[in-house]
Amino acid sequence: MPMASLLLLLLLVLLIIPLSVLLALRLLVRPRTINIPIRGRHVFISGGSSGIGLSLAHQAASAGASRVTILARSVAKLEDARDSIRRATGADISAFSADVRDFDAVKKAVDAAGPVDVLICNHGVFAAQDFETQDLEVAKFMVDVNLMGTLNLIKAALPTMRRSRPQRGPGSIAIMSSQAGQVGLHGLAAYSASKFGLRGLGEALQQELIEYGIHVSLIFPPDTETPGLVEEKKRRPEVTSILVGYSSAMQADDVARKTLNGIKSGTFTIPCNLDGLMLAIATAGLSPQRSFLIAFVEVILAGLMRLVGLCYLWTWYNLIERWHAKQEQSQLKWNV
Ligand SMILES: NC(=O)C1=CN([C@@H]2O[C@H](COP(=O)(O)OP(=O)(O)OC[C@H]3O[C@@H](n4cnc5c(N)ncnc54)[C@H](OP(=O)(O)O)[C@@H]3O)[C@@H](O)[C@H]2O)C=CC1
Ligand SMILES: CCCCCCCCCCCCCCCC(=O)[C@@H](N)CO
Repeated sequence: MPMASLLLLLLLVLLIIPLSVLLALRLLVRPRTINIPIRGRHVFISGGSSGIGLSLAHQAASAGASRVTILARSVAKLEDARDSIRRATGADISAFSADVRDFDAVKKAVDAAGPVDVLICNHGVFAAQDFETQDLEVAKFMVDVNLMGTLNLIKAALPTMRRSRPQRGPGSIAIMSSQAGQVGLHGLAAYSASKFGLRGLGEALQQELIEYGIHVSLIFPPDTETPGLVEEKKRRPEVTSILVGYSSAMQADDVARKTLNGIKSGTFTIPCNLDGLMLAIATAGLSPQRSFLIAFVEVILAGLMRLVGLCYLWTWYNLIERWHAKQEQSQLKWNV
């Protein structure tokens, strides 16, 4: 066969295979794409008095949400947040003080706030320390707030969210995870446990709620400049900061923007930076993917991302080995 025909055949094969995969994915991806507006909707944000949650409340108000409700424990922080949002956007928001670990208090606040269209379970606490040293009460606190608190909030809001559909249009339950909810790192054991659980919750909930027009999103930020991070960094082990530093840190406003854009398109996995996109492809698993184009990228890059992940692990375990050796050396010097 002449070279020209061989090249043509090769070109056809190289074109036909990807195109046929693309077409198959166009038909295959479930659930289908959806548009969830923020304008004219009731957006309920837990942890909305600080950091990422406060940015979310500002942006939801600026986007024309008919109601923005924030929930947190500290009344003073809630009042400051409400004033800052009113000054910036003119929007009057509702604020409720409740601890997400207390289902009855959360239920009372959610019922008082009225039917929710977009629920953003953003609250969270984090303390980095190697698990053996970490006080078990601190570990339990993170699981109680980050995981159980999210179950409480969704349990409280879900009945009214479901009953008020479809007349109120598509609903969204967005859960603030972390890149530490996609990969476990030295010093983040209990925190990762509290965030990994949110993925199983989200995947199962999406299957249970799709028929009611309620769409689930999980957001996976890297280190984000917030008051919570300032506090965490005061005591975070050096090795944890080095590992976490492999994903570029972000501003709260940028994470909030990524979050709201992902919610509006019903995206299940919302990565926040390029490292997060690679992490999302490497950990895609059986999470829903509504975009056939992103599904195509996931299919094509799955193997490569696993290789990149193995390179990260090679680097991290060498780093951890060197870090322990350095610790032992400085301990020896100290003892001498
Ligand atoms: N900052 C970061 O580096 C990253 C953060 N995340 C996640 O983003 C979310 C927000 O974090 P960030 O903005 O940094 O945190 P902040 O500490 O700045 O804000 C946390 C918010 O949650 C509220 N909150 C904490 N505990 C409870 C509780 N028991 N009941 C009700 N509300 C509570 C706080 O209010 P109050 O204390 O008054 O209750 C506050 O409004 C968390 O889920 C966190 O895990 C994910 C990746 C990176
Ligand atoms: C396959 C390729 C992978 C590429 C990227 C891998 C980078 C992973 C870094 C993980 C960073 C974890 C940030 C946690 C932030 C957080 O939640 C804390 N502030 C709370 O302690």
